[in-house]
Amino acid sequence: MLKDRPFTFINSAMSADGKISTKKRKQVKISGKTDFDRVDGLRAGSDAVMVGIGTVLADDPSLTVKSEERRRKRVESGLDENPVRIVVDSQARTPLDADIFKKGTGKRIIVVSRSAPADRVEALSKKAEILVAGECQVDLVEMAHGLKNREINRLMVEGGATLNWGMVRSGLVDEISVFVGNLIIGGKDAPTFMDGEGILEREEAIGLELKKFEPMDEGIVLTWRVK
Ligand SMILES: NC(=O)C1=CN([C@@H]2O[C@H](COP(=O)(O)OP(=O)(O)OC[C@H]3O[C@@H](n4cnc5c(N)ncnc54)[C@H](O)[C@@H]3O)[C@@H](O)[C@H]2O)C=CC1
Ligand SMILES: Nc1nc(O)c(N)c(N[C@@H]2O[C@H](COP(=O)(O)O)[C@@H](O)[C@H]2O)n1
Repeated sequence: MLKDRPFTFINSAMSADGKISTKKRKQVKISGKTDFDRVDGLRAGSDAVMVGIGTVLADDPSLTVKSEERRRKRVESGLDENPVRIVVDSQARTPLDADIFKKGTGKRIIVVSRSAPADRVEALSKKAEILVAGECQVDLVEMAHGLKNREINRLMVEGGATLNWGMVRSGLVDEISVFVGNLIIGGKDAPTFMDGEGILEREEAIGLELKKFEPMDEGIVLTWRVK
């Protein structure tokens, strides 16, 4: 249930076999042109876009809005060109030269735990706001309250596999959209849409309600409401 936290949705792109990158965690182009544009629209319509540190270290995404027209419209509405860019990073490992710092304008937030090395937190605090939540690992519920207090009302989560799971398992996700592409990646060690601990029994599964299916490029976008 939506309480003192942002409306939160996950968007991802996966292969037909549910993988989101290769077994070496190498980024794979799964979406086609139309889907990348859809994703850009979702970013532009969000207050913040969030990824896990695993995604920053693997892909070094900028998480910027790519369309000049959409950036202009945001500015005309009194917003920054880009949504707030957030990294969930328990031990403050985000590189100081990461693309989220180098590219685009707008606010950044690094979410760390109380056990993050003080020197790393100090260095990152010169580039981003630091939000502290949790002891050894970021407490996602505490984080969500902290984001709501910062007027983040609509949060887009862009992976990766571990953060996606953590967010849904913590009951923090309202909607999921996933582009399923026309390829098979394979490999038991390749990240899937949701990794993390998983469940042992059917009763523990997270229930979904299918809201929309939309053929796109050479694949399909599925949109689910999290029950
Ligand atoms: N195809 C797609 O749409 C996307 C694919 N990816 C792929 O996903 C892979 C990265 O995924 P992962 O390695 O799983 O990393 P991740 O991006 O999910 O980050 C996971 C890390 O976040 C940190 N974290 C802190 N507190 C946490 C909490 N409470 N719950 C969960 N995580 C917490 C931990 O250090 C954890 O290892 C890369 O290979 C990347 O290419 C990433 C984004 C989108
Ligand atoms: N939506 C989507 N489709 C794909 O095919 C992808 N490979 C990804 N990957 C993720 O997109 C992010 C890149 O962002 P920037 O272009 O650098 O702003 C990053 O998180 C990738 O893992 N996404």
